[in-house]
Amino acid sequence: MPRRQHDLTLPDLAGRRAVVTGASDGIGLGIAAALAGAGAEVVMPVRNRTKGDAAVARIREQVPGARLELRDLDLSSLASIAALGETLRAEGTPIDHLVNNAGVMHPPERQATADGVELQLGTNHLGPFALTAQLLPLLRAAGGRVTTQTSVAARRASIAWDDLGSDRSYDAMKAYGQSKLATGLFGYELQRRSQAAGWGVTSVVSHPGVAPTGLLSARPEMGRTEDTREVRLIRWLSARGILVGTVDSARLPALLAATAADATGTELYGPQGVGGTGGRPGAQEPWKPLRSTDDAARLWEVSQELTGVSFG
Ligand SMILES: NC(=O)c1ccc[n+]([C@@H]2O[C@H](COP(=O)([O-])OP(=O)(O)OC[C@H]3O[C@@H](n4cnc5c(N)ncnc54)[C@H](O)[C@@H]3O)[C@@H](O)[C@H]2O)c1
Repeated sequence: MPRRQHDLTLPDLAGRRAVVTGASDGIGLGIAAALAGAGAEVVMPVRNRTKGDAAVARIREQVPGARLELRDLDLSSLASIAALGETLRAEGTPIDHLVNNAGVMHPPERQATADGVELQLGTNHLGPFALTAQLLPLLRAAGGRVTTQTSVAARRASIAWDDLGSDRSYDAMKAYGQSKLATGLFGYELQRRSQAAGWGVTSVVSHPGVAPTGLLSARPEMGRTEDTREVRLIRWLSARGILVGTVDSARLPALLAATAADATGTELYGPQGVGGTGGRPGAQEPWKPLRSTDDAARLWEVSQELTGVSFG
């Protein structure tokens, strides 16, 4: 049976400025291309300029004349995040959309960020947390929207308050689930704090379902010499239109979250098929672990301590 194609018509984004992390690959590349196609100027902060240049060329093939800007960013380094924040604040252009999309998954052995934090917690949660704080004045100036990508892995995850950084014991899957739960909790807490303080910024949470990106592929820097069994299975299912999405469809929930006029910041955008792993994008009630306001408030304080940033 041919796969059912899902698509989205975005509003006209001419005159808007968007920042999309992880835009050199996978889902983020698709998000950046779609926002540029709708007329937005897209800032693409990347770790690797060669990959960034290739991504820009790919987007310009689809969107001739796309307004794209490469910047340097390593989300596993607070110094790199601060440097990007300082540069963009000095330039002063308001930011309408920040899409916190970049992420890493399952280094088989525990790895740490430049700041000594477990890599997945650091890159997937503390990095976007610090980046959002750095860009808050520009987001406030635009009345902008922050979209943060969580994962189906957050659905059954919990926060290990007594071993947040997996210092005592490391389980790659648990640490990933925790990091994606943390970033989702951050997205909802940001919405509550913005509303309470009158920042005028909307924070919306999305998840892409499951799609065969490079997240689980061979990556020497992640200690993986070959594609994992999971990514081979996801590729197989995706090619046959079974259960999971495609790299193309997986970008749609974040795009909907970033642009829907009726988004309130309390819902979870994701694919609405069986198990939430594929299907048409839409909004639903957040999974239970994402609804804990106690965990979200506690994590906010811990994240401020660990990153040294303040939302002012
Ligand atoms: N693919 C899936 O099935 C799936 C499922 C659930 C959630 N997600 C989430 O979707 C998001 C996008 O992932 P993807 O599937 O496109 O994976 P991907 O590996 O194709 O892309 C991840 C991107 O993040 C960037 N990145 C990683 N570490 C970084 C760092 N330290 N600094 C800056 N950029 C960094 C990478 O360079 C890459 O561009 C991630 O947050 C991931 O957790 C993906």
